[in-house]
Amino acid sequence: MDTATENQDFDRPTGLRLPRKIQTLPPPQPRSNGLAEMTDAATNARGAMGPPPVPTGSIKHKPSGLPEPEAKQRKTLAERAGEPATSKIAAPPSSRLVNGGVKSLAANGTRPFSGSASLSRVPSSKTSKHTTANSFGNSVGHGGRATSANSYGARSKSAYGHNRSKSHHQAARPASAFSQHEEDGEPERKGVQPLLISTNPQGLETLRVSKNSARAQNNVSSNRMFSLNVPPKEGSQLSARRAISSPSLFPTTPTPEGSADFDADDVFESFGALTLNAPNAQGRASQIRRGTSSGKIADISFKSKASSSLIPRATPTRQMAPPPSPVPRTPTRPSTPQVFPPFLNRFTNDRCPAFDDSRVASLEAQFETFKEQIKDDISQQNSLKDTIKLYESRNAELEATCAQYRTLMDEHKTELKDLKSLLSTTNMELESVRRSHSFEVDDLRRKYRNEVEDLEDRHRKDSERSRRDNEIQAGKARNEFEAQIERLLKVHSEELAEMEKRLRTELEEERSKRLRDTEEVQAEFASKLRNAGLEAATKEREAQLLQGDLTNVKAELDRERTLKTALQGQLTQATTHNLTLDASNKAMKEKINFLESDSQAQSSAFNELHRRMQEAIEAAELANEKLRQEETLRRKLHNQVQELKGNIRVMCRVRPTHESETEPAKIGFPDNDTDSKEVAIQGPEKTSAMGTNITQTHSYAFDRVFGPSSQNGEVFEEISQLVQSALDGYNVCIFCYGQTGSGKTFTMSSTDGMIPRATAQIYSEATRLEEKGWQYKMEGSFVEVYNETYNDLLGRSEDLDKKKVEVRHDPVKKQTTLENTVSVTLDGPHRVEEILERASKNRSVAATKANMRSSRSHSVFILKLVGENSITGEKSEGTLNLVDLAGSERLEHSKAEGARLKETQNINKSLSCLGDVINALGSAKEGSHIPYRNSKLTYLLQYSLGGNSKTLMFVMVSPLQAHLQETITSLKFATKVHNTHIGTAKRQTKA
Ligand SMILES: Nc1ncnc2c1ncn2[C@@H]1O[C@H](COP(=O)(O)OP(=O)(O)OP(=O)(O)O)[C@@H](O)[C@H]1O
Repeated sequence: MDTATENQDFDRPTGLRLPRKIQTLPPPQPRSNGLAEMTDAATNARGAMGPPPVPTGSIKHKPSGLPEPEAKQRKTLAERAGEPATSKIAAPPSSRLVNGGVKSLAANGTRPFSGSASLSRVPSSKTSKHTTANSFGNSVGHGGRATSANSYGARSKSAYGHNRSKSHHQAARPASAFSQHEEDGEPERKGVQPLLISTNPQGLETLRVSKNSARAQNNVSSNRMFSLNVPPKEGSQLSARRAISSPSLFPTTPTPEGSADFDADDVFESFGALTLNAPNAQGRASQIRRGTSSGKIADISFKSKASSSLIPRATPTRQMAPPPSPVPRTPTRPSTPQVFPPFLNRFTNDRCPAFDDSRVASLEAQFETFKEQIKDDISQQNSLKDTIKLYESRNAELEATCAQYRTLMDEHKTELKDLKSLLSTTNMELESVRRSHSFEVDDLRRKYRNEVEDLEDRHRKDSERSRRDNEIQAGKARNEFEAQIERLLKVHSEELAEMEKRLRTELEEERSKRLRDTEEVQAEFASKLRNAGLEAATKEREAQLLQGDLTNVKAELDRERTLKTALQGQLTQATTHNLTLDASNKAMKEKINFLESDSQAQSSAFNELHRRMQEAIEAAELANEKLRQEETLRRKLHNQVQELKGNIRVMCRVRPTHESETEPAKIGFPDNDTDSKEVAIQGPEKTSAMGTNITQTHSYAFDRVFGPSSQNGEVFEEISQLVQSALDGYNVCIFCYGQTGSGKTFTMSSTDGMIPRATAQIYSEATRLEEKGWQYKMEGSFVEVYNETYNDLLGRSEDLDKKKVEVRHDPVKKQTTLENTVSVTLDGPHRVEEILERASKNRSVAATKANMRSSRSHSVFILKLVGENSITGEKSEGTLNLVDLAGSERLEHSKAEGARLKETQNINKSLSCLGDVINALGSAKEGSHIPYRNSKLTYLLQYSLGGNSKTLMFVMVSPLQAHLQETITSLKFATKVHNTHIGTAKRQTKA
């Protein structure tokens, strides 16, 4: 097959100027459509699979005008890499390039080029120089390469469509090169003769084939060399088909090296149908090994693979070309036309590459898969089409239905229009009917109104007539009635005048009678006042006498106290002495023990010491006895003092006004600067007999008067001696008397009141007396007298009005005992707080009109003090009664009713009984009757009032003007008590 036949399958662009030789060939046949499609399909398939495995490369021609220094440098590098300066793969003389003659190639693995392959022509006389070009054909020249590129660059560009003149191209090319091509019978191609050997972008190796060696075979004298960059691995199995790639990978213009008398066609001449055969290369092994890393000789051959693929491939005839004859190549070219691989297409000068069968196979397989997929897709498409058809038919049906509905809707619209017009007509008719009706109604109304007016006129006239008749009749009756009333009034006024006259007379009589009475009372009062004055003077004298006595007693007491102190000092001394003696006794005993054994003197000394000790003990006993006597004496004297003070004492306390209380009474304290004993109260305004307003100031004297600023501590100081008397074995009774709200409970039971303070004092005194041999047992009980019944305030609150408390008296022992009551042993002062708390809970408190917090019962705190002196054998039994009396206000004032009235009556009764008892005690002779039994309170306190006891009454005074009358009453009562002289108290002792 000649060249023209080879190229007939490929189109060329019209107007493209072909190389000289090709122009002579018959024009190429247009490519059939089927083939074009197939080619495209194959290209696409390859594109889809990614870059082909065949490495890409480019042939680079060393420019001849390389500067000398660079050429030298390259030479040095090549030598270092183990290459001869002119590395050649020389074909053996027997090897023929022409007609598929075997040409051995040795892979050179010393210089991998990344991403490119180059085919260089190195002048044998010069050092090899590599020029790199990228795979897209942009030539990157080094140094002087640019100068020589002028000759071949024009070719390169024309390969990509630039119109370059042949003359320019030819002018750039050395004439020898053209002549050589012509000699070889190669078809001359226009533009660049790109010669590309595809390589793997990575790890390239340079295969160099000496043009000279190839030429030598054909007796062509040439010192040029091809340089092929291929991957090391691929290089070892290099085959010719790898050295040719697709057109897109033919970007580099082959640049001539050396004399530039060589072009790409020369390479094709040498390699195009080249089959490298290992056996044939054996003879040149030594030469090849020099330029390769592996030393293997690649078998470069074009192999055809029968395939159903439509991808163009090398023509079998060419691939199956007979091996070249071993006849050495003569310098003259053979007459037989040389077989070249066909061009890839008409746009390129690239030869059709030999195809990789395995790749083709894989492509085929993929193609098959692809076909299968397409088949599947087609079947799917068909089914989808069916579905679409189905939907289309359904759509048509729906559209038909829609059209039906539209028609129906149009009909309905028409009907609706008709109905609307009918409705408007009916409405108009209705409106006209309504109007005619309203006219009729108006007529009827007018008619009715006229009738009503007529009727009203008629009625008015009738009523006018009847009213006039009535008025005439009423006038007559009224006149009669008035006359009758006048008569009656006359009679009544007469009666009234008579009655007034009579009453006036009576009133006059009454007034004169009252005046007489008043005068009498005033006279009596004046005489009483005189008597009282006299009495007061007597009392004062008595008091002065008593004061003198008291001073004497006090002096005596002071003396006794001094004596007592001295005795106590002696006692202490004696005790110390005693202790010293004890110590010395011990020492002596030891000494005796020591001395007893052998010394009579020691014995006598011991006796002496013993005697002295006995004496000391006796002295101590004496001192103790004296102390006890002193204590007894103290008690006696203390009692005498109390007796001198009076067995019944009265003290007055005026409470302060609260912030809410605005109208205070006029209360004065004349002797406030000394021991306050007097209180003066301005009485209410009175009209005298002469008709003038007078106010009297009432003065009251008591054992002690406490003003509003006084504190509970101050008050207690005055009564502490009485508490001591209770501890000494006397019955003591302390009352708080006064109207509701005057401060009784505050004085008696508040946290620092008399009860807690008395208990605390008793407890501490009892503790103190313990060292003098006294042991005290203290028992407290708290009872209430309410409505003349006893209640236990320390019992359970639910038993308050149910449990009957009995009071028993022992007339022999003069002792009172309570039954069914809880008594608490006072083993510490803290216990009294519990007692008070429990009692206040249980105590009946109810509101009255006089005071919302009025206490309506008498509460009695009874503290029994039983003492025993273990040394003297003395025993004492005293009782301290602390009594918070119920409010003393008068019945009229409290405005009590019902149950409250009964309570108040009972309270008043018991208080008046108390007054009676005190009065009887003061006035009666010994043994006469004392009305204790008249009330529950006096019965309970029987042995605490009277001769055997000491009594203290606090009269509590409210500072308010509103309570003035009550205050005066209370003070009068207290004065009465204060004036009572009760017989000498007797101590309850048991010898
Ligand atoms: N000396 C005082 N100092 C301060 N406040 C006092 C004094 N005396 C009484 N009060 C207060 O006056 C008010 C009435 O006192 P209290 O309840 O003691 O009167 P009362 O005579 O005991 O009344 P009742 O008979 O109703 O028990 C209380 O709020 C009390 O705190």
